[in-house]
Amino acid sequence: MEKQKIDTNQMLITLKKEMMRFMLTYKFALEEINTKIDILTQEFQYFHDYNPIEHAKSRLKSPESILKKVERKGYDFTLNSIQENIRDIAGVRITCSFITDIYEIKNMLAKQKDITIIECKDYIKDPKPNGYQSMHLIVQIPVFMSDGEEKVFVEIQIRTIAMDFWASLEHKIYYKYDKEIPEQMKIELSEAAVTAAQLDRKMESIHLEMNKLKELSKEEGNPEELLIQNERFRLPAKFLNMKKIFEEEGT
Ligand SMILES: Nc1nc2c(ncn2[C@@H]2O[C@H](COP(=O)(O)OP(=O)(O)OP(=O)(O)O)[C@@H](O)[C@H]2O)c(=O)[nH]1
Ligand SMILES: Nc1ncnc2c1ncn2[C@@H]1O[C@H](COP(=O)(O)OP(=O)(O)OP(=O)(O)O)[C@@H](O)[C@H]1O
Repeated sequence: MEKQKIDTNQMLITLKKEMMRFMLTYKFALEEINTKIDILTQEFQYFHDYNPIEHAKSRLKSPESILKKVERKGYDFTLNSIQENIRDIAGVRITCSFITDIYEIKNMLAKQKDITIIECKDYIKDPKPNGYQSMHLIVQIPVFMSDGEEKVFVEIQIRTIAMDFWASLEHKIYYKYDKEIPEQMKIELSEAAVTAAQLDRKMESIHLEMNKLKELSKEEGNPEELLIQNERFRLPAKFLNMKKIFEEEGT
């Protein structure tokens, strides 16, 4: 009887250690990816006049959420099966200003030697039926533990501020209505997604014009003067230098 109790205790200690090690690998993988994002952000801040990364948020999936997903998807309740099938235990969400930033960030990550892109879902080119847009990457990254190397999956979601705004609200509504959104609200959400996509395209075109203007100003002189003189740049000029335009127009 006493021996059986010791065996059970031993088993529980081993199980606890395995679970700890399992979750720690994801924590470390997340830290590695966060460091990479932080390096890119700082590098852009110091050496470029524009930073494509607005902000990044990471999360470790909770054990409850992992187990719910395993049950929902009908996977085996073993660590091996969870490791292979649940690929978003470590997740990062990167928010940027423009759609082109999303592809640029994806390319910058793909170029890093220790990152392997396992899967790429482009919900910007092909939005979900409800209107959801984002770029989803499942990457694999090596984590070096004292007893060897582990290849760990991390989910990276990259989206614009407008896409993030839409997704956050949709997520709240989804849970508020217990995953059964009323039909009329679904239609409105889908229309809002189209509006958000239009806003993204509009902001992108303004951004492009601004870049062209910057190039022109390098060749032709004072950027502020160019803004005011050139009709093509009237809109960005208004954003950049309202005061001057008001003065010019005598308002
Ligand atoms: N708000 C919102 N978030 C979404 C939606 N679709 C996907 N996501 C987010 O993206 C994650 C993964 O989505 P997908 O890459 O499409 O994966 P999936 O195969 O549909 O779902 P899983 O297998 O459950 O991860 C989800 O866990 C959410 O965080 C959506 O319609 N609305
Ligand atoms: N890759 C990610 N990066 C950052 N946050 C995320 C990521 N994926 C989900 N989240 C957020 O983490 C929180 C907890 O999500 P949780 O892991 O429970 O479910 P989920 O990943 O959204 O859905 P599912 O379990 O169906 O895959 C939610 O607010 C969700 O929006």
